[in-house]
Amino acid sequence: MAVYTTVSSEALGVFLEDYDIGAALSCVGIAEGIENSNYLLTTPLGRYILTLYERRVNAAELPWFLGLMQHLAAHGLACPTPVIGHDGEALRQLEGRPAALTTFLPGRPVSVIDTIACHALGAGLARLHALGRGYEAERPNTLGMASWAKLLAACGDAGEQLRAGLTTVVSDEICVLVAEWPALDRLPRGQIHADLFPDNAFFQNDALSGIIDFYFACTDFLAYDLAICLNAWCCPDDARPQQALIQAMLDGYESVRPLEDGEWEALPTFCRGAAIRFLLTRLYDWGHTPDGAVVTRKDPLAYWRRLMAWREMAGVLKRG
Ligand SMILES: Nc1ncnc2c1ncn2[C@@H]1O[C@H](COP(=O)(O)OP(=O)(O)O)[C@@H](O)[C@H]1O
Ligand SMILES: N[C@@H](CCOP(=O)(O)O)C(=O)O
Repeated sequence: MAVYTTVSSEALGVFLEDYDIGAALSCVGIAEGIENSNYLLTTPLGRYILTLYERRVNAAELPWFLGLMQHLAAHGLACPTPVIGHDGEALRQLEGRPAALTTFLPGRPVSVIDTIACHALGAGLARLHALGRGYEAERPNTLGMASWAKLLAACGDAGEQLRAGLTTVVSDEICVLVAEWPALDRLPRGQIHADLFPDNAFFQNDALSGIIDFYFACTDFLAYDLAICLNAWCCPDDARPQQALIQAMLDGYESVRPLEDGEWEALPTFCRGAAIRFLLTRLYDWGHTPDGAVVTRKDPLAYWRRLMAWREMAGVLKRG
């Protein structure tokens, strides 16, 4: 559960005076999530998500994230829409933190990841990439390849405590990836979600009904976003990457936006890179989660196993 900041009913009452949605009937901390404090707020007008921004989110970048959600929603993507207050702003302060209200999306994450879900997710990701094209402002990927060596150093000996030799292997792999990573102008770039894990995709009746949690979104290679999803959806934590799930996601993606030759060539590199990126943030969190935070830490070694698997299984990423 992620609730880092408690919201008093007095502070919430004052906060809601800036909107036209009525007073709170209830405001309940949400069990899922890891980065921010989220509450399900119910007022006479309906349900909303109240988010207090906590950890890796840089407050100065919040207008970019909220603007992206607004743009995608306005162009037909089912994603949270920021609620605008009387002053025309979506972003304000609550309990000393930056905070915003967004619309509530119906649906639930899938309980079993199958080829239907992977195909739908692939197609949804490609749609997001296509719709993001009209949002011009760029946000560099602050957790991109250039950040990984520093992040590994910041993890200290957390890696060694989990698995002897991990730090050296990861450090060597980062050097290989830096050498292999495509130049910026070689492949299609645009707005990417960058954290489209199964918990951030809602489904209803086997169809993708919504995408949430845009707070790692940034401007980067589109195929790298696909690699993040291949890691998160097609590789069970306790098993090797699943060919059928991978194929379904790639087919779904290409049903909306066919990949270029260069993107196919880069995909094995991007899959190893995506494994490193989530291994590193999980490792960092392993040693740096604040005392008293109500949050479930995620297993860094699940991404170590993906990294090892991609090193052996690049062949499953070839064009079918
Ligand atoms: N717009 C939304 N509609 C419905 N539920 C939401 C919405 N946004 C967040 N949630 C709920 O809150 C949980 C945590 O949100 P998330 O954005 O993933 O948090 P974090 O940024 O902390 O990881 C989600 O798993 C979901 O249950
Ligand atoms: N998806 C990341 C952690 C970020 O958590 P989320 O709740 O914002 O998706 C991971 O699994 O490491």
